[in-house]
Amino acid sequence: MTAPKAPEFTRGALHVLSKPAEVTRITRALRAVGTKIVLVPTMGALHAGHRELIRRARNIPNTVVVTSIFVNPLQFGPNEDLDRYPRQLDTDLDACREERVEIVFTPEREDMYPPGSQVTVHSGPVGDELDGRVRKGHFDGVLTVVNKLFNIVRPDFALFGEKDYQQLVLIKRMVADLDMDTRVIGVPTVREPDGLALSSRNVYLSPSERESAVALSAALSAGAYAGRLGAAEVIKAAKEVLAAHPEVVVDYLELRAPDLGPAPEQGEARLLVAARVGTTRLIDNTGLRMGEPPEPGL
Ligand SMILES: Nc1ncnc2c1ncn2[C@@H]1O[C@H](COP(=O)(O)OP(=O)(O)OP(=O)(O)O)[C@@H](O)[C@H]1O
Ligand SMILES: CC(C)(CO)[C@@H](O)C(=O)[O-]
Ligand code: BAL
Repeated sequence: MTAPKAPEFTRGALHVLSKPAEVTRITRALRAVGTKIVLVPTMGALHAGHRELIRRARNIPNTVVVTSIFVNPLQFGPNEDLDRYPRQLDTDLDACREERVEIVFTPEREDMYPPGSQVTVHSGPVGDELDGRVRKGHFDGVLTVVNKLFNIVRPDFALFGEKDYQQLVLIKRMVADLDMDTRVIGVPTVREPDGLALSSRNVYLSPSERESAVALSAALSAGAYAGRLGAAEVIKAAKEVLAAHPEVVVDYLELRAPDLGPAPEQGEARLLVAARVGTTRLIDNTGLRMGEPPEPGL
């Protein structure tokens, strides 16, 4: 039997690959000639937030950008939106071409989880808090697929959005705890002009829900502004904004340290919110400084 022919790789062209072994072989060959590999994992339905990740990936010198598009079933609970999650591969490939991505990895479910696969990553205590309290097992699913993607692609760098802040913290934790050889880079959240964080799930919102959804980012801004007054004032200010939108059903509003430990009284902190607007669940967060005295002269 003759071995399957190796797919050609042409610098500057878009290669759409679905088989993990093909991706591993090409990225290994590129690394062997000194090229760095940058991975941008996504679930598709690409928007300006994803494009920002890709642009930052491309700006790292001497790299080939790999974007993965895979709606990972392992991170969806039984009552979540796995079946109706937006899928638009052709449009996504156009976006990747425009952003000069060179490899798009689009595996099928069976490529990632062939029959018999059963070992997963456990995300630890932080994975059971915040979003993990509502989405049981979600972060085990995220870390398992990210671990697999890292093993397939062996990226030197991987970029993730701060919009999914708990996910970013847990991926950094996994890389440190499991001695993985990839540098994880967080990218600030890209927003609509009114503050709403871009998210693939925003397409689910009706026009009136879209108006209500701005309450999340508005609450975070109000909370961040109150940082120097202390934790209680941060939460109070954010809650006041949310209370004006009873149609926005809050899952959690929490002030934490940047590593998601207990909130500090001074210095950097993170304010995180999750809420349902109609049937759509949205998340958002912001960095803030706690307990800073007012600037001199103010
Ligand atoms: N507004 C945004 N700004 C920056 N990065 C983002 C933004 N939205 C998503 N990302 C990042 O893009 C990557 C892929 O995310 P994903 O494909 O799940 O998109 P999403 O818009 O977050 O979708 P969902 O609506 O399902 O949460 C993640 O690292 C995520 O944090
Ligand atoms: C990181 C990720 C691609 C893993 O499926 C997903 O959780 C996402 O899109 O944020
Ligand atoms: N953007 C995080 C992926 C998820 O919500 O499942």
